[in-house]
Amino acid sequence: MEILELSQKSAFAPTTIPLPSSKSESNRVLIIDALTEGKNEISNLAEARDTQTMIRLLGKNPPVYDVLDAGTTMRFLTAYAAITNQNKVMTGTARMCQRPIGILVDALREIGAEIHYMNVEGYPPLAIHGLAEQTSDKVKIRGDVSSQYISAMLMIAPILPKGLEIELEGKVGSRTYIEMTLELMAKFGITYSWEENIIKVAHQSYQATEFMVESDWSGASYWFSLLACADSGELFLKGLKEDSLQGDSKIVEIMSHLGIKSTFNKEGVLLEKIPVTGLKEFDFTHCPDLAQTVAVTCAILGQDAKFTGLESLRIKETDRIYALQQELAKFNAEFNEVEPEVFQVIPSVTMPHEVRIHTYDDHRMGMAFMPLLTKTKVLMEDPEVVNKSYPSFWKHCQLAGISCTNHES
Ligand SMILES: O=C(O)C1=C[C@@H](OP(=O)(O)O)[C@@H](O)[C@H](O)C1
Ligand SMILES: C=C(OP(=O)(O)O)C(=O)O
Repeated sequence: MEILELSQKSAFAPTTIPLPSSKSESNRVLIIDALTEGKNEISNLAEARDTQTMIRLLGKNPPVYDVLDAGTTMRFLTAYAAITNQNKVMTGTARMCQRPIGILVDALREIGAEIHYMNVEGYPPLAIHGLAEQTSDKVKIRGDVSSQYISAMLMIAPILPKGLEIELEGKVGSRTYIEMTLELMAKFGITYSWEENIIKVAHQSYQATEFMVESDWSGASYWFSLLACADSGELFLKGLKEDSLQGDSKIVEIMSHLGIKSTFNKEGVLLEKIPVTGLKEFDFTHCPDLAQTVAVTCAILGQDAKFTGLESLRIKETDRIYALQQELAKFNAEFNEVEPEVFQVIPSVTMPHEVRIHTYDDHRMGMAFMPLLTKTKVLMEDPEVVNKSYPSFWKHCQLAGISCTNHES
């Protein structure tokens, strides 16, 4: 197995981190582009494997869409293949075939798509046989499993001859991602209404436009964490906007309690250290991808904190709750479920002189535990796991003066 050794470092000279582009924005814009009449001018698409996979599959249009481990690519392309009336097999990694998709398949079947499960009911792989005729213009979708099903349906809604009305049922998680989808659709000329739990999109055409993808706020979060855990330093994160389409820009507010001041200018955001004021409770319902970053930060900083809104973490790239519990324990921190769906970080009191982190095929495990190098030597297993969203992550660590050495073991 490949291991990356990260040597201990806790002071960071001012450095600019170029940051990759957002894979969430990129993957939406690529679907919208494929559905647009006319030619869009899209720039700054993400280097993320999830986005490169989407580009490749849309470009080559093979009979089997193998999305690897990309959730958005799986969900968005499933709806796209149906609306464009294609015969397609949708598949991915073993883990992807354990991530549920039944809610999206039911919604697509409701509007007339023919889709069959090839193995286990409710999970990929799927055989799609297109959508010859729209049989309904209304669907109900529960909102507490994954917002990606809702985003997938929304992006195809304008193309449906009768448009679409979506009734969101129950608690809605990752709401900021649904908002991102609708705001992006609006930038490409689509009008919609969202009142209470009903979103309505009439039949209409996407208008060709120019769009530049913003830098990735989820990827930015690891740099906030690094500086929060460091003794001193300053980092400039390029290409981020204060008024972002991405809900993970919430990291600015979260980190303002964990010792980071953010100052925006037109190029990006400057991070500086300020005293930790501490916050006892964090809710990740609408920013689940930040949970690992903040859990590790609290554990390292000695902040005992409660976390809620983690329900979706068990069905992501890995069971992120289990993975956090296992890896935090390696430096004597804990992540305990103290009440149903309420987790408490018990920070580390003693730090081993080196910690080997297992990454569970989850890019965010690798990136979230990187800031541990402010306290001890870190041995990161399977460092290429970061390629899913941030292939240049370790290169950017080197820019920040972190020494990274590859080993086999
Ligand atoms: O729509 C998106 O781009 C995403 C939505 C979120 O998933 P869920 O809606 O499944 O929480 C998030 O975790 C994922 O990384 C990206
Ligand atoms: C959950 C994630 O991605 P996806 O669901 O698109 O695989 C993620 O990037 O953290």
